[in-house]
Amino acid sequence: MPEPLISAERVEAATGPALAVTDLWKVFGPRSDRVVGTPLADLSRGDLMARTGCVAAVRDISFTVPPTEVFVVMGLSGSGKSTLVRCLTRLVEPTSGSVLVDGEDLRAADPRRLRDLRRHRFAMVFQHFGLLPHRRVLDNVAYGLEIRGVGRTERYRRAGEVLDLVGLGGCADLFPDQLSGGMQQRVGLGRALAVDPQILFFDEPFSALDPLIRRDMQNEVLRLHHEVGKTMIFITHDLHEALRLGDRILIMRDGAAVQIGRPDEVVGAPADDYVRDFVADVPKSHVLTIRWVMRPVRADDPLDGPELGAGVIVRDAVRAVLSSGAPVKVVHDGELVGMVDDEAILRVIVAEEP
Ligand SMILES: Nc1ncnc2c1ncn2[C@@H]1O[C@H](COP(=O)(O)OP(=O)(O)OP(=O)(O)O)[C@@H](O)[C@H]1O
Repeated sequence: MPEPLISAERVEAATGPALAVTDLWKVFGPRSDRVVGTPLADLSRGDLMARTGCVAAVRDISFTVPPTEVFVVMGLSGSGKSTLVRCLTRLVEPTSGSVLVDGEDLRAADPRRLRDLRRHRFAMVFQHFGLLPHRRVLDNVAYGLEIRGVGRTERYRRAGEVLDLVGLGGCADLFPDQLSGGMQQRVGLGRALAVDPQILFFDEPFSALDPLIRRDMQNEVLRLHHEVGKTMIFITHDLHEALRLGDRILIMRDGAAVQIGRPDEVVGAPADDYVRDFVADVPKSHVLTIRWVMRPVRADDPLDGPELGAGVIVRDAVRAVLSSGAPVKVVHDGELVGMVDDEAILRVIVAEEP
C-alpha cells in the first residue's frame, strides 16, 4: 500500500519535543574546543576574536520545539542563524551541547545513522533552490525518494501528489529553467515535502524573491503547514516574515539568543533595547492579542456584553469592541480573564499613526 503523505504513526509517536537543544555552542577557529567552559566564553565576540582568533558563532543556546510548531530563527547577518540551524542537522559539528531529535541524541549518531536521519527525518529548503537543471520538475520532486530507493512508479505517484499540493500540477514535465523563481521555490518545497520528513528546515528560502512573490510563498508555507502539520525550523533576517510565519521566534544577536517567544510576546514585551528597536515599526494591532490590551475586571463591569478569546489579534477585535455598547469580556479556557473597552483598542491604533 502506498505510504500516505503524512504518516499517522509518526504524528502519534511524537509526544515529546520534536527538537530539544541544550547549551549549544559552535566556536570556529584555532583550538576552538578550548573556549567553552573557560572564562574565554564570557568574552564579547570582538574580544574573543582578538584574544584567540576564534568566533563564537553560536553561544549557549537552548530551546525546545514541540511537534508541528513553526519555529523561526531570526537575526541580522552574522548573528549565527545558519550556523545554529546547520548544527541541528550536524552539517556543522557543534562544539558542545546537545541536540535531541524526537528524543534521539544527534551528536551520538554515527555517520550511517546520520545519513539515515538526513534522508528520512529531515528535509531542507534553501535560498538557491538547488534543483537539478537537467531533470524535469517531476524528477526533481521525486529525487529524495529515488535516493531512498523508492521504486519508480511509487515515487512518481507520490511526486505527482506533492506537485498538486504545492500548486504545480501542470508543470511535471517542465525543466527548472522554464519556471519563475517563485515556481522553482515551490519545486524546492515539493521536493522537501515528498519525503515526508519529520522536520523541515528552511534557510532564508525566499530572500532572493521579489516582495510580492515572497508574500505569496509565505502564504504557501502557512497553507502547507496547515495541511501537512510538519515541524518547521525557518531562518530569516526579515522580522515581518518571522512575525507572519512563526508560532515562536528565536532572536539571535552575536551568536546568543536574545529572546524566544511568540510574535505577540516579542512585540508586546521585548527582552531588551535591541529587540525593542527591532520591533519599533511593527504595527502593533497586527500582532498583539487582546490579552495585551485588556484590563482587570471591575466589580461594576456589566457582564452581559460580547466575549472574545484572549488570543484574538487586536486588529480582528476592533469591530467587535467598537460596536459593542459594553466592554468586551476576554475569556481564556472558559474563564473571564479581563475586559477590553474602546479606549484600550484606540490606544493601540492611534499609536500606529505615522
Ligand atoms: N566556517 C566558518 N569559519 C569561521 N567563521 C565562520 C564560519 N561560518 C560562519 N562563521 C562566522 O560565524 C558567524 C555567524 O555566521 P552565520 O553565517 O551563522 O550567521 P548568519 O546569521 O546566518 O548570517 P547570514 O544571514 O549573513 O548568513 C559570523 O561571524 C561568521 O563569519
